[in-house]
Amino acid sequence: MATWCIRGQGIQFTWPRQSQPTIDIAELEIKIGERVLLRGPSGSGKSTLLSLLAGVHSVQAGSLSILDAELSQLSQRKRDKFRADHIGYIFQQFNLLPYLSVIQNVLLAIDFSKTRAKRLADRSISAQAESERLLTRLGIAADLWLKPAGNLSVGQQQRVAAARALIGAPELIIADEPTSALDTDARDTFLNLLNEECEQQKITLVFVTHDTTLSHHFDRIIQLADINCNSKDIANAAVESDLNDSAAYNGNKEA
Ligand SMILES: Nc1ncnc2c1ncn2[C@@H]1O[C@H](COP(=O)(O)OP(=O)(O)OP(=O)(O)O)[C@@H](O)[C@H]1O
Repeated sequence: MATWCIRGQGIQFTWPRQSQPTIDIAELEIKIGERVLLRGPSGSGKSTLLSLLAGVHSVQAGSLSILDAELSQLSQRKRDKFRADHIGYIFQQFNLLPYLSVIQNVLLAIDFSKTRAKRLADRSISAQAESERLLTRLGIAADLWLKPAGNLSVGQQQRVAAARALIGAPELIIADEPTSALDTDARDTFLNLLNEECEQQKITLVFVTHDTTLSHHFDRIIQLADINCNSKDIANAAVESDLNDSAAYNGNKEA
């Protein structure tokens, strides 16, 4: 049986009009079922790396395989299908369709993937029942299920996005700052539930947050600067550019 959920070697990715790669990682290995916290300063490339892991963008050099599928060898259409079948992605901006109901948003993940629908059918669970179970577990009360998702608070929408990511037990969950709108207690509850679901279904979790109080929820912390050759330079450049902007701003104010 395969041990690795994610295996990358010599991964490089450069955004257009950048002089150096945003991502330049010699080796990245994450085991099946491992729960990993990815950390690094603003601008160091965390979201970019997640977009490569999710197959939203493709590596420009090196190899990156998820569950033994080499993503760089798949067309964009096949990467999209692979993501729908095997990856639950919780974005910073959660990407719910605001005019669809809460429950319809969760069911979308099943509508887009026969593989995820089959996983539920194999366990004789209806998609509707599983949506309701996950929403309840994540603290979204039944009186909200038929409301348009856009009517919910940001913190509630983040939890709906988590239910959508989890339904049909994809092998990998990728989460980019999914708790930013939750208070400290709600973050811990959210992480406990996410971890329980991941453990029961043997889901691998790669999670980005700036919140240092959440570290104990994870098996391993990866500091992006430790593995990404350019992280430090990029983050420093971002800070310097902020300082220059603010110096220019103060200069203008004083002029
Ligand atoms: N869509 C894009 N087009 C061009 N360059 C981009 C794009 N997205 C990110 N970058 C570049 O990549 C660098 C890393 O950005 P990224 O969003 O991956 O960092 P991050 O570590 O996730 O930051 P944060 O913690 O602030 O979300 C940025 O400094 C930016 O220059």
